[in-house]
Amino acid sequence: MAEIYGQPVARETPAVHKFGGSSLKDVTAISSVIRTIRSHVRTEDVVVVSANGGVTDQLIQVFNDGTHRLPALRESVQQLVTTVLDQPDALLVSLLEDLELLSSGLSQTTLSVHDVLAYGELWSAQLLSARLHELGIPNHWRDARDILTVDAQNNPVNPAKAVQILLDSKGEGIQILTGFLARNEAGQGITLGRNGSDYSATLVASLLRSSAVYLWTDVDGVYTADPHVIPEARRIPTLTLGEAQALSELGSHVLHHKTINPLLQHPARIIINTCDSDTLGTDVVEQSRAGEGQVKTLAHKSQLVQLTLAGIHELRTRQFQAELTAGQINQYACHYDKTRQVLQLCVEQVDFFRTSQLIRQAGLTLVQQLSGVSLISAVGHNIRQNHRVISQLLGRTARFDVLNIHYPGNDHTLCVLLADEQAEALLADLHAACFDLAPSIPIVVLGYGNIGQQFIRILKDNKASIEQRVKQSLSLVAVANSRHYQYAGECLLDEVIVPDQDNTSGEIYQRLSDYINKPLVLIDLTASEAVAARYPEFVANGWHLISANKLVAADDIRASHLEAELEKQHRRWLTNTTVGAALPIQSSLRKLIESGDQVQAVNGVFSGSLSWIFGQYDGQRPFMEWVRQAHANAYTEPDPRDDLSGQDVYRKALILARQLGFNEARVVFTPAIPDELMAGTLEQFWARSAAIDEHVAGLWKAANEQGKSLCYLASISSQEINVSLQLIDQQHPAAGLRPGDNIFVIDSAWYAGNPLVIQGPGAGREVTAAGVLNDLIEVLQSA
Ligand SMILES: Nc1ncnc2c1ncn2[C@@H]1O[C@H](COP(=O)(O)OP(=O)(O)O)[C@@H](O)[C@H]1O
Ligand SMILES: N[C@@H](CC(=O)OP(=O)(O)O)C(=O)O
Repeated sequence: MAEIYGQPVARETPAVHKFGGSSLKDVTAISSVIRTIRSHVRTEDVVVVSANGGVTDQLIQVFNDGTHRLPALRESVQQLVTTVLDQPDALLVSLLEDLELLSSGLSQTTLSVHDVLAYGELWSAQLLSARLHELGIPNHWRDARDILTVDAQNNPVNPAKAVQILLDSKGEGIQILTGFLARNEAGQGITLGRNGSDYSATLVASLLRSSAVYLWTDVDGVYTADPHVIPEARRIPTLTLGEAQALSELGSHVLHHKTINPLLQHPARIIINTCDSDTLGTDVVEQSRAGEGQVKTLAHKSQLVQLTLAGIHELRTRQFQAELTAGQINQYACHYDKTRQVLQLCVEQVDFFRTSQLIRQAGLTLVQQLSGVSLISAVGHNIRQNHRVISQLLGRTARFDVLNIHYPGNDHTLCVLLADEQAEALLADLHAACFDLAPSIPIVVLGYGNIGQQFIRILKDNKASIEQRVKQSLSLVAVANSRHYQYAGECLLDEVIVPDQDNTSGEIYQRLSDYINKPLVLIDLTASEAVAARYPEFVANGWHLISANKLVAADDIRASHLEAELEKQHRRWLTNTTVGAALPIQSSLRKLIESGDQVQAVNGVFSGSLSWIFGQYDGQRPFMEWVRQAHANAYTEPDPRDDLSGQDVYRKALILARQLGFNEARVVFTPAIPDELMAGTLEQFWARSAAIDEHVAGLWKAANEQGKSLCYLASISSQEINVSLQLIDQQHPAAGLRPGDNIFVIDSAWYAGNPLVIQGPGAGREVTAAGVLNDLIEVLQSA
């Protein structure tokens, strides 16, 4: 059993779910919250609630303007209670008592602003709790001021006690906790700053060492900008903790100012979503390589006041900022100029009055105040290290009257300060520059094995940079293997990919019938004849093809028919990974031919597995032990005879010969191991190991006596395609090859006597997937 502050907890710790004011604003929203609680919240979890939408604002008006504002507040809360509850009477009675207390407390000025605002969360928690009871869902609500005490920096005081209280109530159903509320060290009730319930949620999560915090709100995730301001904004599937923290520090509503801080020590996933969503929302993860150096989102904060304080020492600066934090006053774009002893910072207009009081109390000199200021910020992992992105962003600001460019102390943010009136125009302009990409033509991946999964991982991890490169947003609509498929009209790269729809009768093709006569890129990462047989149909549908599957590319008749149809349809067929994985063989040959060179011959080692086996074999350890090792390490096909037969090399040789127009060449093809030694079942083949060892040892001995070594070579010229095991001397370019590598030696008119050599790993899922990506980029750029 794990422990937190000496308290035993189950290994799977409670999750925290926070429902914001917007999710609790009316009866419809509350019904969605209840559905979400039923589907996502476990009994041991904690639910943190904000005040029902709009109630905190009304309470602020009551506090500022006086009790004549109370009837309107009573009216709206009563109406909510009566529409939500089947039996509202008990709650209505206690609501009226609270309003009485509020009224008399305000008249006698015995209530602080915190005491007044607290009613919002207290009513909201009681309302949700009562409704859940009506529906038979065990729960109990609690006032967070009885649990959470924080210091002036909002850090928890006596966390062990808080945990004890939280864990002691386990077993009494779901705990519903008022967000936004806590107590200070003097025991007074306080509120945690506007929108502070996000912070309550992460604070509780860090105390309970939760592994997940769900922030349920009115948007299904963090978008590339506030979607209510920029309608074109798109949801971002993942943010790193660093990006989320940078965003929250900018005062974005979607992640409150202090939200991330508690999780820096005890990281937990944060999932931002809306109730009843059919997307996965945004997942804040500790780390991710996705989109490194690219702008992920733009934050926008308006109605700020920029303050300039002069003659202030560095230490005094820190004290003053701590005083602002203790007063729940958020600060933005803070900059201290040591040499001039000037502090510049922005606060929200609503906090200006209290800030100027603190400035006066501290005896500081305010030399300038500028109101109506907006802060527009670009956020993305390490964008500040990407000079191209930074200069692009700065370039876009040239048309605007920028007050300041601000570089916060993290590498993930760049901020621009300018007048409120210009802010939305700059935001829209930056958004267009960073994210306005038309969707690519739909992409379909057939084959979800080793290479398919790796290919999709690369697409996911590098989505932002690929999109910037092709100037389109990637639109992967379907993934399938022979048994299952997954399809989405939207891009699957933003979702978890789990093909689970039945595809045993090729249902995916039915699904894709909507795309007939529309452009689409179909990527065949199978080795399947069933897929190859459909190539003519794919092309007739007007689709581009990318094949790692060699079956059609190596068959001159099928390939020629296909090419004729491709030409008619103006579609592309790229097969670069059928030979040498990501090594640029076919593209180099194409470029040589296109630029007028005459390629006379291509020789070399075209098989990674045979290169590895013959490269390791030294005449000492039996040959079949190397075969077994290669097989165990997945360097060979599941049946190693598919490699040893030389079929794979032969197909690659045919593909290159076709490309070079060597159609009349005679063919000499000898398997690496004679057919008779490989006949029968796989077991019979393994059982014949001794005979195979003896055969290869004999060849090796003969080679060794001549100072040569064994190498399974392919040579292609206009006269002959030769694929066979050969003896090569030490001068041969393949002699020093690293086991596993491929080598392609290209003789041409321009490279006569000093051939062009392309060498490197020619197999493996990483390089093959990277090669497929190259093909995809080429198709997308030309489509
Ligand atoms: N980048 C962004 N992505 C999504 N929403 C954003 C973004 N920036 C600002 N917002 C705003 O945040 C709002 C959600 O925050 P808020 O209203 O405080 O919700 P809650 O009441 O649930 O706490 C959204 O309605 C949206 O207008
Ligand atoms: N009710 C408080 C606290 C809060 O977090 O609200 P919300 O989750 O609706 O942003 C406010 O309005 O400031």
